[in-house]
Amino acid sequence: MMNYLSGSPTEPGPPNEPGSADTPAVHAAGLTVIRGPRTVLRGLDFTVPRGQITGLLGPSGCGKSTLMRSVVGTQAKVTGTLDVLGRPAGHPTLRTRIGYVTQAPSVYDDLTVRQNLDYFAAILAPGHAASERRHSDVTRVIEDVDLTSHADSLAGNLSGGQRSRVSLAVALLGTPELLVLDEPTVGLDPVLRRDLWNLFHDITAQRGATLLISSHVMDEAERCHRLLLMREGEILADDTPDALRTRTGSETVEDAFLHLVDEAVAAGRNKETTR
Ligand SMILES: Nc1ncnc2c1ncn2[C@@H]1O[C@H](COP(=O)(O)OP(=O)(O)OP(=O)(O)O)[C@@H](O)[C@H]1O
Repeated sequence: MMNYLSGSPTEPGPPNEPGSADTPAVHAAGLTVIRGPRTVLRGLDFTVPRGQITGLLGPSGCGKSTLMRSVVGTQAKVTGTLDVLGRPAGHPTLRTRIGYVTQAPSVYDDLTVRQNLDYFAAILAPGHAASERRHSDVTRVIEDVDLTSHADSLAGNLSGGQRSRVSLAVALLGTPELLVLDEPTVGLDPVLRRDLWNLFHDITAQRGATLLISSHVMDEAERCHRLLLMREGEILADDTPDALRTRTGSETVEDAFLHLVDEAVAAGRNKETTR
């Protein structure tokens, strides 16, 4: 069903393009973001390694989407250091190297699935010469997200989960080096969730792409190579699921997260009482 094998392996960047395999996909130091009256991200330091799946987990409102928007360069009032694929976040050359899927599916409801993808493929690779490649890319990504049987349905007639998968297919079109996916499995049934996670692993294993995936469902943490656990605009842990469980003596990542929250709350209380 889902098949990412047909995507070409990631090639090293052009000679003058920084950020080949030796730099991390994302490097942040003192990353701070203000939204309205609130400091939403508070001086974060973290690294997202290349060629792996990093899960960004934490409760609703902790700042996951804001962090992702900062990485893809769409967030205002960002201070500190934030380098993505060896360039400052938001650099124009990153546009074709990053795929971003927001929580709100960005598809045209009055076009079919295939027409949506044809449209975005034409923006990425315009011109008659690229038409054959566009056609095979569109067919591949529709298959990747398991929408072949709905390829000729209007996007407006699809379910929420199906529309999300059209958005994901759009992001897969350009075979990006970094894929930033904001809660891609929300509202999907268990079978589709499993299939999508298998697809994510195929993308990293076969193309060496880096995935940064947010979720507030802790069981998805177990499927990631690394985790950034967030709470109230801060990073509680940046580690592998195994190391987190071992360090906290927990059976599951969810228990590890709760342990770290308790620790953070206790540390905050101690700070208050020693003032
Ligand atoms: N446009 C905005 N103006 C002011 N504050 C905002 C704005 N958008 C979000 N926030 C605040 O920033 C904080 C982080 O929001 P963000 O969307 O990054 O969280 P999240 O972890 O992605 O949440 P969810 O899992 O619910 O999507 C929240 O407290 C939210 O209220």
